[in-house]
Amino acid sequence: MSNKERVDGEFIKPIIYGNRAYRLPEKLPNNHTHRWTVYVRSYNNEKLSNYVRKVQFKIHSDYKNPIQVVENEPFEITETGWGEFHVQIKLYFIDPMERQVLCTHYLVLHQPEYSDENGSKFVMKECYDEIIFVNPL
Ligand SMILES: O=C(Nc1ccc(C(=O)N2CC(c3nccs3)C2)s1)[C@@H]1CCCN1
Repeated sequence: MSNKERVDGEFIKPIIYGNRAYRLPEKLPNNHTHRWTVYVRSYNNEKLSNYVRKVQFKIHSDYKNPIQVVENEPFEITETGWGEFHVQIKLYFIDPMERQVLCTHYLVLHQPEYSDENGSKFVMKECYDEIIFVNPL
């Protein structure tokens, strides 16, 4: 149990969660056409791991490891696939009194499309949200 004193007040932690996807140069033998990364990160420069203990990603049950837990930054998972589906992202906090936060993200592979600094095309979809801590540690 933490011996830290709690701080009175409300503290807002802005986060971003979403995915990036890249079309594979060639379809894989298992018909996978894209490589994608699903992630959750801080909206500002604060380290998410200052208050997040681990993140659980739940992807489609067809995957060999449909539930993946990440305990260190970056809080992300990367897989290959051929389609779009809902991903469940559950944040667990260092403060044992804090309940988990559940985010749901619809994985995108086809749009909206962007170009990176090398001119490579990728697809990205992100969502902004805020975690509000009341009288945190
Ligand atoms: O696409 C969709 N659902 C999908 C579920 C799983 C997908 C996928 O990409 N993969 C499963 C994984 C494996 N392949 C081989 C062994 S496990 C690669 S796609 C729906 C259908 C209509 C709209 N979206």
